[in-house]
Amino acid sequence: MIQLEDITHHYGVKPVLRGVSLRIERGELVVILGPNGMGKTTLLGVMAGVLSPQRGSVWIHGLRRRGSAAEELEIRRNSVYLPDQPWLPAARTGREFLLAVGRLYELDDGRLTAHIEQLLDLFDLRDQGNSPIRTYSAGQKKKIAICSALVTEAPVLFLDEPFSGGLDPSGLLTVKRILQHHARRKELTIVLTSPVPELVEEIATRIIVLHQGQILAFDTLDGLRRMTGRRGSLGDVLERLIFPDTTRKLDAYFQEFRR
Ligand SMILES: Nc1ncnc2c1ncn2[C@@H]1O[C@H](COP(=O)(O)OP(=O)(O)OP(=O)(O)O)[C@@H](O)[C@H]1O
Repeated sequence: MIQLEDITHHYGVKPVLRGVSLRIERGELVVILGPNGMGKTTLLGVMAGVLSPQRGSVWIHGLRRRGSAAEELEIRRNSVYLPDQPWLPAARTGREFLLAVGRLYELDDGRLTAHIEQLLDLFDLRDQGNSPIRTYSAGQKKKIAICSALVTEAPVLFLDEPFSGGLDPSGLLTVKRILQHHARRKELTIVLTSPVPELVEEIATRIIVLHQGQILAFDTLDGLRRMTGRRGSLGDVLERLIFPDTTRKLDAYFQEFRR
């Protein structure tokens, strides 16, 4: 279980999260949605322990983030954080990188090597696997980064925009299916961010909608439909919740610049 209590985070004097409390159960796949700049990455970073909030506390499976050195180490052993654009070792090959990450998580070498081959195959990186990462395309870099999170077998995943960064349709589908598989079997607890509802509505067990530093809603898609009175896609529901002005602004634009 992941629990946030009264989290407030500022950059300088600018408040980004204001008194956020929430609870994510084991085995959930929760998506943080919201417009650009609303604090999705910040909220994920606080959960993942890469940002220290000015107020409040974060608990992961009963351990308090930064509660003590031992608690923090235990949390780190059992979770992985993948930033949107992670640092990658440019001079190392994909295989070397995945092996190094897996060893950090103290996985058995035989199991690790077999898993690496499966992941490289799934993401069409088998041929590329022995080349230095600096030779990879943007989409291939995104894929190897996602493989590096999956190879850890950590029970808690924090993924910032795993569907961005030029993934091709096969890559998008692979990431979706892998995450969905884990969510269905309730093996992993996954929290991810995305600005694009269409990509995540199929896989999210619950959705956090952030707006102006606070949680506007945290529910299943059906729950959000009930809340807004809309029956359509997550995109329709979100339009009602956080983009009510978009249609009006578009109408005004077309009215003004009609040809
Ligand atoms: N290091 C920083 N210093 C100052 N302000 C920051 C910093 N990082 C983020 N911000 C500000 O905090 C707010 C929230 O940023 P954040 O990256 O969490 O939003 P987001 O919802 O993930 O956005 P996007 O969808 O564009 O990735 C933004 O207004 C941003 O300008």
